[in-house]
Parts: sequence; structure tokens; C-alpha cells
Amino acid sequence: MTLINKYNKPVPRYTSYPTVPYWDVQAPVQDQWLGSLNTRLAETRDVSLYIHLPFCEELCTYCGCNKRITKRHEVEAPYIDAVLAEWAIYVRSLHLRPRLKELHLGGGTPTFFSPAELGRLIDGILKDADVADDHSFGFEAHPNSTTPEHLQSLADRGFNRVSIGVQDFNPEIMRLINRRQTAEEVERTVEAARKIGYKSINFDVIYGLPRQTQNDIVRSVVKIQEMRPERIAFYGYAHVPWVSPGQRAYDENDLPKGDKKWQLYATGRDLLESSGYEDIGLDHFSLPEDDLARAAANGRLHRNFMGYTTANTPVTLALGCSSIGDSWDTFVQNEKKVEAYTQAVIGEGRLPLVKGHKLSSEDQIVRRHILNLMCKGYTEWYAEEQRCEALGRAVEHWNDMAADGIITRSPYRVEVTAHGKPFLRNICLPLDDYYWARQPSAKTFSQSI
Ligand SMILES: C=Cc1c2[nH]c(c1C)Cc1[nH]c(c(CCC(=O)O)c1C)Cc1[nH]c(c(C)c1CCC(=O)O)Cc1[nH]c(c(C)c1C=C)C2
Ligand SMILES: C[C@H]1O[C@@H](n2cnc3c(N)ncnc32)[C@H](O)[C@@H]1O
Ligand code: MET
Ligand code: SF4
Repeated sequence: MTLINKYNKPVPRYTSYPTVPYWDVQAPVQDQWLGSLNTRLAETRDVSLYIHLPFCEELCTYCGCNKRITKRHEVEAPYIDAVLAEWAIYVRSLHLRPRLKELHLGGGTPTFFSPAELGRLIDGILKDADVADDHSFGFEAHPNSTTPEHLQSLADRGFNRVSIGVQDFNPEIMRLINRRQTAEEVERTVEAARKIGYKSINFDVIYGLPRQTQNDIVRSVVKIQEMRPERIAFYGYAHVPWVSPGQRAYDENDLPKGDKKWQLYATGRDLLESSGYEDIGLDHFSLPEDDLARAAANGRLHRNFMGYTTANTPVTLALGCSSIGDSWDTFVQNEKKVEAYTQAVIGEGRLPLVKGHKLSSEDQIVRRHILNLMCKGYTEWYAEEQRCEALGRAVEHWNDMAADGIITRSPYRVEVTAHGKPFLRNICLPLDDYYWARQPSAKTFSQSI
């Protein structure tokens, strides 16, 4: 059996540990969550802030994100009011004025909102926060709705990074996934961002889309070589029709699977590397002069719900529907639906928490080891405070992985090999107490490849 077949099974993406399906179902009460935030902020005022902006004009059928489809732009102002009301609850409850190291607008489609509404949102946030000198502020830009005015309005407020949803450059695939977007729109967005002074541009690119071939991947990398974005997120298409029913719109037989999907990945990775991009970890590539590659080289890379980052903040504040906050020992998630979210923050004047998890000390140790593997490519546990029960079980699985050549092992250390990089999620899995205690149903995670 090839390694690809052996390791291609449903595995979490480890944007958190424990992963969301294994959290305590109960949300911590508001005071507990705020208490935990205040404890952490007493150590450092530096925070990452994520704001979820859920609206999109049209449904891209492949999409696995939490979004709301509408063409009614009247939804903009009340939604921004709700986010600012949620922010006001935090501002009232935090003992210290937060200092923003990182700010990310995700979605949905942030550029669904007018530049003026986005400006009002950011002004409302910055009025009650300081900004770190080495801050990193970014947003997700849909090339079909991003205007120079959007880019300028956000740049005026300190934004220096933009992540462009490219996905693919083949018009036929765009049609199949119901995405109205042209290569010219991507080029225009890149040019406008550069002119305004954005210092880091990211492209989101997906392999494994319906009817996608090696030629499509080659075409994407040629375009990437022309435009030279500093970063590439090269995601494997996650097929989860039980969460995203839109994915039923195309024929499952059109999806590249197994070896075919692997070949798309391998072609993309090899071409990106030969074009000067460094493989910095799960799904992410970056030019060597970008902060992300530098942080990876210095062992300073960090990872949170927004993906890889150079901002190593223990606290993530999260505003908007479905957002996830993190105080290192506690996770919370907001209401997913816009109406319930708005009712909680405006109607009832409370935080819209629906789910959460309090991390035990064992959880926190495992979380640290998973972060080490994801961000540094190794982990070790000779010191007492780095040991936990999960390591005992993990070692057995890792011996087998060492035989497969995807890691190297010494008594207190595991290191991911170049061969093992595509299997990072699998290499973390042995540590996952929750997974081994209760194997997930088929409809929980996407396949690792
Ligand atoms: C802008 C959209 C987001 C992407 N990722 C996240 C957001 C908000 C954050 C996120 N991604 C997942 C979770 C669940 C928690 C966890 O597993 O640790 C969160 C909070 C996992 C996930 N992402 C996608 C799916 C289908 C899943 C669940 C199943 C699985 O583990 O595979 C789809 C998806 N969303 C984004 C990407 C890059 C992506 C798939 C590659 C962006
Ligand atoms: C935020 C980014 O998440 C990626 N994205 C959204 N849905 C999926 C999915 N089902 N599979 C893989 N990537 C996805 C897109 O590349 C988008 O730009
Ligand atoms: N909605 C934007 C796009 O598709 C941002 C990425 S998807 C959440 O381009
Ligand atoms: S990919 Fe982006 S634009 Fe498309 S539906 Fe998802 S969030 Fe909306």
C-alpha cells in the first residue's frame, strides 16, 4: 500500500486542540470567559482580533465557510452595529486596554461591505484599542468585489496585508463551482494593492476542485510567477457535503480523488518550490523575504484559527457570527446564524457564546506539542512539564511512522521529515486524546489528502 493510501483518512486540520467536534458542548458562562481573558491579559495586553463578516452575493458551491448569501446590501449597517455592540461588551469588561498585534477580517466576503461601512467598523474598534508597532492587519478580498476604495479605506486604518480568494484560473472550473471571477480581476486587485502599499499579498489556491487537472495547477503557478504574491495558501479541497450542501451541486465523480488528487498537490508544491516559494507548513508557502518564512526559519511561527501567523499572542478575541475566541486555556464559539447573533448582542446585550471548551492541563500540553509539530516541524518532551499520558500512546504510532520515513524519532523527540510534510495532520493525530477515546463518525472531518 502506498503512503498516500495509508494516510488518506478523515483527520482534523488542528486549527485548535481539542478540535471543535470534541469540545464540551456547554459554553462557559460569560463571566468565566471574561475572567479567563482578564487573567491572560494581565500577562500581556497583546491580542489577535478576528472579525467574521458572513455575507456573499453568490454561493460558490465548493465553499466550506460559514456564510450567508444575499444581494440585499441593507444588511450591512445592522451587522456592523451588532459587531460594534459585541466589541463594546468586551471593552466594558476587560480590565486593560487591548493592544492589537493582529487583526483579520474573514468571511464570508468582507468586500461585500462598502468601504465606508468597513471604515466605520475599524474606526469603532480602534477607538478602544492600541495598535502594536509591528502589527499585521489583513482581510480576505474577493477579486470580483474588491475596489481600490476598499483597499485604500483599510490601508488608511493600518491594514498592510490582503488575502485574495483566487482558487483557480480556469474559467471552466470557475463556472462549475459557480464563482464569477476573472484572471483580470485578480490582476487588478494585486496591482491596486501594491500601488497603495500593501506589503504582503496572499493567494488562496485550491487543489482537488471538480474536473481540475495538472494543467490547471500549472496555469495557476504560471500566474503566480507573474504576480509574485508573497504568500500562497494551497488548500486541499475539503469535501464535506453534510456541512456544506452546496457541494452536492456538482457530480462527485468529477472530483479528483486519491492518487489523482495527490498528483495535483505534488505538482503544485514542486512548481511553487522551484519558483522560489518555501513550504512553511500545512498548506502554506511563502517567499523567503516575507515575515512568515523568516518566522518559520527562526522557530517563531505560530498558528491560530486564522492559520499561520508571526503574532504569538495567547489571546484571540473574535467578533461576529461563528467566530472562535481563545484565551489559551479556554475556547468559545459564537452563534452561527446572523439573526441569533444579533438578537444576543443587541437584543439582550450579552456575548453570543454557544459553545466552548475549558482546556485541562493535559489538553494544554498536547496542544503545545501539536503546535510545535505544525509550526517548528518537531517536538520534544524531556522536561517534566512537557510530559503527558498521550505521549505514551503516541510513541507507538510514531514508531510505525518512523518506519515509513515520515518522521525521525529519538527517545524524547519527533521530527517531521521532508517526506512527512504532506502528512502533518496524520503525525499530530497520535497525540489526540479525544480522537482515540471516541473515533469520529465518517461525517466529521475531511480526508487528509
Ligand atoms: C474563512 C473561513 C475559514 C477557514 N478556516 C476557518 C475559517 C473561519 C477556521 C476553521 N476551520 C475549521 C474549523 C473547525 C475547527 C477545527 O477543526 O479545528 C475552524 C474554526 C476546520 C474546517 N475547515 C473547513 C472544513 C470543511 C472544516 C471542518 C472539517 C475538517 O477538519 O476538514 C473548510 C475550510 N475553511 C477554510 C479552509 C482553508 C478550509 C478547508 C481547507 C478557511
Ligand atoms: C478562505 C479560503 O478557504 C478556502 N476554502 C473554502 N472552502 C473550502 C473547501 N471546501 N475546501 C478547501 N478550501 C476551502 C478558500 O480558498 C477560501 O479562499
Ligand atoms: N469570500 C472571499 C472569496 O471567496 C474570501 C475568501 S472565502 C471566505 O474570495
Ligand atoms: S468562497 Fe468566499 S465568496 Fe464564495 S461562498 Fe465562500 S465565502 Fe462566499
